[in-house]
Amino acid sequence: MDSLSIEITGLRKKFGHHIVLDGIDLSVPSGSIFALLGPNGAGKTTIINILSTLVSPDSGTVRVAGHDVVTDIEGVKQSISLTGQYAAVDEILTAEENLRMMGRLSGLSAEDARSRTAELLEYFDLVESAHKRVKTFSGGMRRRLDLAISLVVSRPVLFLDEPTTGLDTRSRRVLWEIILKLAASGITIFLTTQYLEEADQLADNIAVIANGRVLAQGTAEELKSQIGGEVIEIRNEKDEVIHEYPTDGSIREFIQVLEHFSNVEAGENRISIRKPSMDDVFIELTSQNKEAI
Ligand SMILES: Nc1ncnc2c1ncn2[C@@H]1O[C@H](COP(=O)(O)OP(=O)(O)OP(=O)(O)O)[C@@H](O)[C@H]1O
Repeated sequence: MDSLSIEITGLRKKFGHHIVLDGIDLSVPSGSIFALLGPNGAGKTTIINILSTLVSPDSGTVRVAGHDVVTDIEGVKQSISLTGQYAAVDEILTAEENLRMMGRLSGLSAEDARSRTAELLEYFDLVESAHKRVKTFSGGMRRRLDLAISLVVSRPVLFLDEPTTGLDTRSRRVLWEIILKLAASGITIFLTTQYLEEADQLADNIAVIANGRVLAQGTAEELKSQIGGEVIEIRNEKDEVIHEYPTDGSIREFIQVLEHFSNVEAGENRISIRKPSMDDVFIELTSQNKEAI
């Protein structure tokens, strides 16, 4: 069996009377990418904060790289890198200056900070922008720099809280490539995301949480097959989806759907069958737990 970099058992946390986590069990094999999904306020950031020792759990066991987050805070801190929702870079400095400063603050010698900076600028495709002030950077460049800064000192577990929120499609894909490359180098990645496609594309394992509990956990394929079936999709002439019907894929159900449309209503609309997407999984799971949203 794979070794586990993250093991969460029976995790509970409340703020005042508000129960945010109500018995969470999750495990993440070393060197894999894990995506945590859930509606706004489901407790994703709270889980990352507990895993990174910023918030303490009320009960349960939480271990990161074998270190307990309550009894071995230093061991956990030595094992993790954290990139938050908001870029933690100094805008007045250049990319290179930011990286070197973080290297020095992390205890590297001047020489080591310089060589690590050069490596990271190369890795994150920031060489050409190395001497530009960060305030002139695009959102995608800033996010790459933020990630680079969190990796100045190489650690086995990386937390990414909504790493691509607000980025355009191209910048998001560049970041996905980097995340996949980091995982291939052996780093365990635990990320939260609002983009279901992101989880689908990147993650080896996905968990959906709501209402303080894990609603489902598995590979993207496992989650999709759990909700079963396929979807009949009707699109208009602008290629917008106007109707969706869950189906078992049989001709009988196909005909039933077609019978809904008269010749006039059918117009230029087109019909197709597709496999369920992560959106379908998310909607299905969270609508069964509506009180969570
Ligand atoms: N320090 C705190 N004190 C009180 N309530 C808190 C605190 N931190 C989080 N909460 C509450 O806990 C709940 C979960 O918050 P959390 O930020 O973990 O959710 P999330 O899933 O990351 O949400 P989002 O997707 O919106 O970022 C929210 O209702 C939030 O208001």
